[in-house]
Amino acid sequence: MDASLALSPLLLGFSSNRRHFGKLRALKISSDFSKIEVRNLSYKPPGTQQSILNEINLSLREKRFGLIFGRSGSGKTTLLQILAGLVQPTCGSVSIQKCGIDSSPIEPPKSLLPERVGIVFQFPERYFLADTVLEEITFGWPRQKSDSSLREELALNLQYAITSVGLKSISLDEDPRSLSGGFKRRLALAVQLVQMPDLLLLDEPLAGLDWKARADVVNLLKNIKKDLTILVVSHDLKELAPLVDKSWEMEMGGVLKEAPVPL
Ligand SMILES: Nc1ncnc2c1ncn2[C@@H]1O[C@H](COP(=O)(O)OP(=O)(O)OP(=O)(O)O)[C@@H](O)[C@H]1O
Repeated sequence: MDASLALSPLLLGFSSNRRHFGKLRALKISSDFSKIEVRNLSYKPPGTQQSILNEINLSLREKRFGLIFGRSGSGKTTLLQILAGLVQPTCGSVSIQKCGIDSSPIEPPKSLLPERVGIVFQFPERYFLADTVLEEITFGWPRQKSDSSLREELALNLQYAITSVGLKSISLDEDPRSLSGGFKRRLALAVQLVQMPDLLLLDEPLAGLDWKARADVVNLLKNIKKDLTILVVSHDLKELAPLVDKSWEMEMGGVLKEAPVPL
């Protein structure tokens, strides 16, 4: 089935227990911009003595590509989980701030809502749930009658998501598990793109892929970056470096410092 044919059944509804969706935004052209701001964020898991993250501060402008690198166990994935709203920080804030053309704030910062953040975990294909590509993309869509306008917006974004990740050449009836490694990653990205999140988080997006699929994913991230704000955690610095607008090193002990990508 092709994406345009898929639109009408989508409006009828699908099962909706994966996650909730907030109101979607259309792509906009404006001199105003938003930035994601993380302020003094710390995290100490319940029942432990030591903080994993310590006084993290970062700021990333809309439609920019941020990269966090650092040694294993330094706290990078934990930070992504907090930004996605999956883990509550011990203290600190994550907000979205609207700015004018001179970069000064034009309204008070708002909390970044978890439903406006997309996250693609490491090896996302391990979490595929549906039997077809189309069902995988639409799995968590709301199905209540009252959600019809939201569903309509999601359906309108579907074509964009499928085209952006280069899934147009495959059938939407295909079993996700039968796809190649690179196409599985594309599908995982499409699931998030369809929501047009304010922030897209990617944990090791190139891990486990062969050289061709890695190059393909880098190219499609370059494309997606034109529309979305992306924050990536990765050890694959050389391949991602050309996309990076801002980078930070997570030091052991969960201390984040802005730093150039070491090549
Ligand atoms: N809930 C928890 N309770 C106790 N320790 C935790 C908890 N969650 C994570 N940790 C520990 O915090 C540290 C940071 O883990 P995290 O997975 O965020 O690191 P990372 O930088 O992403 O590592 P990698 O690059 O290997 O993925 C690790 O030592 C981990 O064992």
